[in-house]
Amino acid sequence: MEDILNKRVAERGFKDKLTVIWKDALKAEFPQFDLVVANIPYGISSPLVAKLVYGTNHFRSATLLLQKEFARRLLANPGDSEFNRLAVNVKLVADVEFVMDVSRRDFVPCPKVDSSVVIIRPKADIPKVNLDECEEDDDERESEGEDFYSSSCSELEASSFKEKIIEVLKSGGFEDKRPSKLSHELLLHLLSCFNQAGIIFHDQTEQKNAGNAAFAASYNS
Ligand SMILES: C[S@@+](CC[C@H](N)C(=O)[O-])C[C@H]1O[C@@H](n2cnc3c(N)ncnc32)[C@H](O)[C@@H]1O
Repeated sequence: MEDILNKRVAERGFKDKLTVIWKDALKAEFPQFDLVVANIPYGISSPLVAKLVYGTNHFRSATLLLQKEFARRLLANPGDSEFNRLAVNVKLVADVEFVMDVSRRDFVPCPKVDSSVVIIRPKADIPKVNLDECEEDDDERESEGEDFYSSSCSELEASSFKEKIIEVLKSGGFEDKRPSKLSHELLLHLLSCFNQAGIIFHDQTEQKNAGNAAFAASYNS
């Protein structure tokens, strides 16, 4: 791949303009960049998109070929069956535009899944929230959540935290609302209600590693 790329660029007289960085895209520190055009491995879609949109680079756009189902989740709106935390977190800081579907039959050899091209453009105005509270990999949290919750707090602490959560939901008028149907504005309002009640959704991993008593969120009573 690298050889072919170098050859093509050299043939067109742009050899001096290309630098190939041969590193794990999830671990490498990206240099300053303006545009991303990538056919990424679908297995790292979630952490890579999170790295792009929550990273420090102020890029213009990322045109990505993604697994079709993943692209649908990024494009989903409140109330859609695909709408989930990933869509909320990405759309909070970026606009996602659908470009086209690409059939699995367009590849040789034919993969098991269909694909879609989307363009992700970071928003100029980011809501004034602590973004650490939004940035978290879906799969990581889903797989860790249960163990973490049960291993790091007593039943009494868990029950008092649950009561606090219910109190915040009731006072904000969110008791009967389903998260998957909430707009960004309402989700941000809910986040600010939690924050005002002293519930901050961050540092989960650090607290876990430090062995502190903590919940899915930290709560200062
Ligand atoms: C879907 S293929 C695309 C290949 C090529 N860009 C193209 O369009 O034909 C994804 C490529 O990413 C590479 N890859 C897998 N995991 C990676 C990672 N963590 N960081 C960077 N590249 C990775 C794979 O080896 C594979 O070559």
